[in-house]
Amino acid sequence: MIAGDVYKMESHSVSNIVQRGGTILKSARSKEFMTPEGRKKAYDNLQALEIEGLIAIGGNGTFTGAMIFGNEYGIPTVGAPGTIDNDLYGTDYTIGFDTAVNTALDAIDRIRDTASSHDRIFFIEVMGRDSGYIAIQSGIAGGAELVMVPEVLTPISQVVETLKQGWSRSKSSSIIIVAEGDEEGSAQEVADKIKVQVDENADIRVTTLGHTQRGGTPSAYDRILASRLGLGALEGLIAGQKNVMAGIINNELVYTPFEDTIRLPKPINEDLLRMVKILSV
Ligand SMILES: Nc1ncnc2c1ncn2[C@@H]1O[C@H](COP(=O)(O)OP(=O)(O)O)[C@@H](O)[C@H]1O
Ligand SMILES: O=P(O)(O)OC[C@H]1O[C@](O)(COP(=O)(O)O)[C@@H](O)[C@@H]1O
Repeated sequence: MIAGDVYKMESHSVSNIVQRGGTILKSARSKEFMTPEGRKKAYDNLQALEIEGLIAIGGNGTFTGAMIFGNEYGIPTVGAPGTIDNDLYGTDYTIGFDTAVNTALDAIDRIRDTASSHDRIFFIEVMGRDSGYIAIQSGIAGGAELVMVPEVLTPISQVVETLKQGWSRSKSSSIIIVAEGDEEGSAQEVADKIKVQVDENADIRVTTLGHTQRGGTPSAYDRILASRLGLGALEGLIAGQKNVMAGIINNELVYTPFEDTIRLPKPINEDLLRMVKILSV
């Protein structure tokens, strides 16, 4: 919008992309949109092109920007939740999350082969800037011994305790999932803190999955979710919705005001963390 890099799209413009990751639109984070001058440029371009409505795809930041822009210039915007972090109030799942979880899971499964063959402890860092959703889901599905998430403090003493309990039951390998935003630090930092507290013969390794989780062929679930939410956002806009995000809750399409999606937390299900502990015994 700021660069005026706009072209008309028809149905065929999206043919043969359903199986691709990333974005053909090349829309991305923009520092300039955070300034009134940047948003003015965007508005002027939209005016010149007679564009009367917007669909914003992204997370909390995107919807904050969209809300500010809507308040300043009155252009109606409907959001579609696109973030691998799944940390948006107003939808059970966000576009990209399921693919990211499955990518992380595939990596965890592969790492498990080394962990169990060579009796090692692996700390695996998954993405989640402020959110433990990828960690908890990939951790449960990957049979992790412990999952560390930003929403709930897991003290280092608890990690040590979990490892020691495993050894007392003759468990020779362990997998601990650390969400990027965990309070105890990165997986490397957590591993460094653990090393000095456990048996010096413990063979500890760290893997950071990084941007592997942020691309690749989308899962069937994500393709269907993106199709439903894209259509939901478009039909909402045409029907006169504005400053809301299309989401799916209990399999129903719902619209939630941007204000709520931004302000309200989407708490992690702590019962799932409890389940990890039970299942890892
Ligand atoms: N306070 C704000 N005012 C205007 N634009 C914003 C604001 N916060 C975020 N944005 C816009 O949204 C973009 C995406 O925000 P970011 O937090 O990085 O990602 P996400 O949408 O995934 O949460 C930013 O690069 C910026 O262009
Ligand atoms: O690619 P960058 O800018 O390093 O961002 C990585 C960050 O983006 C996230 O993957 C979320 O990104 P999206 O909201 O765009 O899916 C975080 O989990 C991670 O911290």
